[in-house]
Amino acid sequence: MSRTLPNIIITGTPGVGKTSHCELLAERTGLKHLSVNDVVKSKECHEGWDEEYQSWIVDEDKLLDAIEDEVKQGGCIIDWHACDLFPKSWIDLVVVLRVESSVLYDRLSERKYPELKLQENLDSEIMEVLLQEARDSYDEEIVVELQSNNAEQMDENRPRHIVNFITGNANKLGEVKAILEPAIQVENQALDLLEIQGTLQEVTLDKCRRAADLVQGPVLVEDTCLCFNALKGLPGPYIKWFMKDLGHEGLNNLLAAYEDKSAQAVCTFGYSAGPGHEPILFQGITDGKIVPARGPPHFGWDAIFEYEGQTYAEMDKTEKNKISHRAKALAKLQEWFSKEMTA
Ligand SMILES: O=c1nc[nH]c2c1ncn2[C@H]1C[C@H](O)[C@@H](COP(=O)(O)OP(=O)(O)OP(=O)(O)O)O1
Ligand SMILES: [Mg+2]
Repeated sequence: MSRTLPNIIITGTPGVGKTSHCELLAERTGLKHLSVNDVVKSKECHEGWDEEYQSWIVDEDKLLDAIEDEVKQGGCIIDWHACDLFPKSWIDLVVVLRVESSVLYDRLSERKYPELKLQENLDSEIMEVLLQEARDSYDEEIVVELQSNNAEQMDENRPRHIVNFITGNANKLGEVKAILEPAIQVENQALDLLEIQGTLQEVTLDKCRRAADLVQGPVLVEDTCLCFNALKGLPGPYIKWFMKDLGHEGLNNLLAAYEDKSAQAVCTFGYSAGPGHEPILFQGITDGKIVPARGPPHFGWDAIFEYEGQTYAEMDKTEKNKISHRAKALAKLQEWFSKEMTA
């Protein structure tokens, strides 16, 4: 039987944080946490209780029989302080958690480990016994060593998406990072992408395909439009050139003959999994109106786009990032990514 979901072993000396990592990973990925400890107890895969070590003497054959069907279906996160007993063909990734000995000493003392057991586990961690066992039993490409001394390191180890946001606009990049991180890590390549003429969708679709071909990998791109309702949506995707040539005042003058100053800020993100993968679009729209410039002129047309009494430029960054066209589009993107993660 071939599995469609991976099996992952989270291993390491007792006290390194296997169970916390497994629970976090299970929650974030939808894979199931298979606690070998629980199986040993509930299915009696042991030859009794060792008084000196205060632990079950595991019958490995019984244990493998007990979990075989479940593991062969895939999607298991195996939580156990040994890894060499599982057949190579069952396993796709082996994570060995590591801690410094002083941290391990404190954790095991707190668990009231008997002195002998505590000392043996400390030695085992110092001698990298589990890491060696993992490297001896599995191909080196699937063995990963992660540090697990504190909450920050645990957080570093969490599963997450990374996107490569292709943009030459530092302000955009700043906003995208502020909104997506730390849930999604944002990398950046500043490439100058040719932009075609067309509808908002067409511009982003083409930009996204082009970017994926250029970097030969997964990419995120974005195109921003500013659409004046009185002008039936213009300048739209051509706002950049209007901004450059006319400036804030010129853009206001465009609407001088019209009563209707309303405008839509439209942000369209395109994500492609790589060359040949059709981009997926995420669009966000914020309604506002065009006003004479107020606030710092640092980012494009922020100073002339008013939303509920304030221009984007007058708002705190965090405030803009709650209601902006970009934030709305990114909320859709995040929802899609979190579904992907658990699919
Ligand atoms: O939230 C915004 N607030 C104010 N102005 C903004 C905003 N977002 C984009 N803008 C400006 C930048 C550019 O003048 C035009 C969009 O053109 P657009 O092609 O999407 O941006 P770009 O060429 O600077 O960067 P990219 O390398 O991602 O194509 O509107
Ligand atoms: Mg551009």
